[in-house]
Amino acid sequence: MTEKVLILDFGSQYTQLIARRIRELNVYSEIVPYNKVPALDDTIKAVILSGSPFSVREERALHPDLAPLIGQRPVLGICYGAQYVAQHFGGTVARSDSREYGKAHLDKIYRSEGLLAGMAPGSQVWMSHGDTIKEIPDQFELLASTADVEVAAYGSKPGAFGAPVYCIQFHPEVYHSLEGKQLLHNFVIDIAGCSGSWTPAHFVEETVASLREQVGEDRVLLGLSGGVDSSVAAMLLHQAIGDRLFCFFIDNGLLRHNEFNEVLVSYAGMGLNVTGIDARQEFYSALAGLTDPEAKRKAIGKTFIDVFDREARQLTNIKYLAQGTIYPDVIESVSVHGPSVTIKSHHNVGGLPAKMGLKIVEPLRFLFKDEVRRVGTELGMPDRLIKRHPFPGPGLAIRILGDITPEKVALLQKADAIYIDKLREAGLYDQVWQAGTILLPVQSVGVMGDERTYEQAVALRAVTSTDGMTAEWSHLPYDFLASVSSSIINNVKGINRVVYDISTKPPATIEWE
Ligand SMILES: Nc1ncnc2c1ncn2[C@@H]1O[C@H](COP(=O)(O)OP(=O)(O)OP(=O)(O)O)[C@@H](O)[C@H]1O
Ligand SMILES: O=c1[nH]c(=O)c2[nH+]cn([C@@H]3O[C@H](COP(=O)(O)O)[C@@H](O)[C@H]3O)c2[nH]1
Ligand SMILES: NC(=O)CC[C@H](N)C(=O)O
Ligand SMILES: [Mg+2]
Repeated sequence: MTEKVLILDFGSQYTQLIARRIRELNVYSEIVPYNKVPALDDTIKAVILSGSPFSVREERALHPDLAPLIGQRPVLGICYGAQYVAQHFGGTVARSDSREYGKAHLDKIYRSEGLLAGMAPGSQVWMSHGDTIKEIPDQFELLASTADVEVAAYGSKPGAFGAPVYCIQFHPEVYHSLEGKQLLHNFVIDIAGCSGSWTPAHFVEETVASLREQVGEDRVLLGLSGGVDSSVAAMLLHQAIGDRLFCFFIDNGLLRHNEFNEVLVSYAGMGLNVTGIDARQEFYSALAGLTDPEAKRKAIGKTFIDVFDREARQLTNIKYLAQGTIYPDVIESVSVHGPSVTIKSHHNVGGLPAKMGLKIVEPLRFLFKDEVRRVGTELGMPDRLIKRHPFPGPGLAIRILGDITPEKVALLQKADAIYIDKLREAGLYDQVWQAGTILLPVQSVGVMGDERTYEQAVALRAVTSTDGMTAEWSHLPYDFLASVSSSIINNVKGINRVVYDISTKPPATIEWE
């Protein structure tokens, strides 16, 4: 079994970042809500207490019992975690005179061994707190101070508990803590004794073995979207159970230009058993006349389930439905804050298992997107597939504002293909996180060859992001935009105007619907 570091989540906006940083050290880490700590087994090598929007001084603050953890495994408290440990053992935490947010330096380091090994005085760290630790408990000693915060780091005195407890006021997980990675390495590798052997190859080996065990001799069905997640999930299952994996790729008539054929060919090249299903008319009928974004999404979700269900009934003995669920989806649904409000209802084929009595298998449920991509590379999948921009399940339907017709889809496909091809040619495709073209329900006047035109407008969108939760518009070169614009207007009859979307998320979203 894989060794791991457990992260108790107290609701910090950085909790996921802690997990990612530790995984960068090739050590698997898992986030659990602060009040759902599993019993410690041999795989758990260390425990981290995250930061929190709460103050330990509030009555409604989160106060789990630390007794089962302290001394049993090395513990690292970060910010709220550090304040909570101080309070728990009888130290004092008070409101600080000024909220401290941003850069600071560890001017004094009292022990350059253990947690702070290899870090010289002056090391830049990043702070984000309103409370401060005034007195540390008796069993502990001071490890480092900044100009403003005396207790920047403290730890248990040697031998005070079985395993050591370290606490830091700053955030080692953010990039602005320049030696944060060194500190986490000290904690996870040197202090907790993790081996750092969790690599993509290791993940593949372990996951394939556990899929074999989970699925046994049964058959599995999987919906392929052409996206990274479902494709990597398919490859893992294929390695595990070979021909007992059955894949569907549905042409919903809302894919990009030529996408259905291109993707089918690349799947065949990877040895997958894929059935392509032409359901274009069914989707167009379901969408006919609908203009409301949520109504369109619901109609698409329902049609997906209907098509999937009907096709699946042609197969016998299917026991499992595989899904490309990834870690952020899982964290969201178990988070301390509870599921967040629905801005847009993301579709998936999740309604199926109940309808068909299928069990779920989710080989990627503990990976972040970039980790999924690395696993894909490890599996030998083509770069073109792995580096594809995310593309929403409802496809072009949410990039055509207003009602959907096959003619509008064809128009948008042409403009979009020009944009994406040009991004690739210019070497910009991989620098952008996601790009796409939006067909606007707007007609405007133009002049072409001395003739008046009255045609549609498209918007180009390109964003940089790490997870799609927040995004900035990409600063694509003007010359590049100019060439895309003239190419679209000259080559796509029906479009006489191109605009560029310069909105960030929030307050805008990446898609327009
Ligand atoms: N055209 C399609 N044909 C068959 N299944 C699909 C199709 N589109 C989506 N699905 C299924 O629905 C799931 C959700 O699709 P969606 O595109 O919303 O997911 P995603 O999180 O972007 O993942 P991916 O990287 O696989 O696209 C996919 O993982 C896939 O199993
Ligand atoms: O699988 C999906 N099903 C959906 O219904 C859906 N809606 C938006 N997206 C994608 O999610 C990311 C964030 O998009 P928004 O900023 O528009 O919410 C972007 O990457 C969007 O493309 C979807 N993906
Ligand atoms: N980032 C944090 O964990 C902050 C902890 C606590 N809410 C404070 O303001 O001090
Ligand atoms: Mg997708």
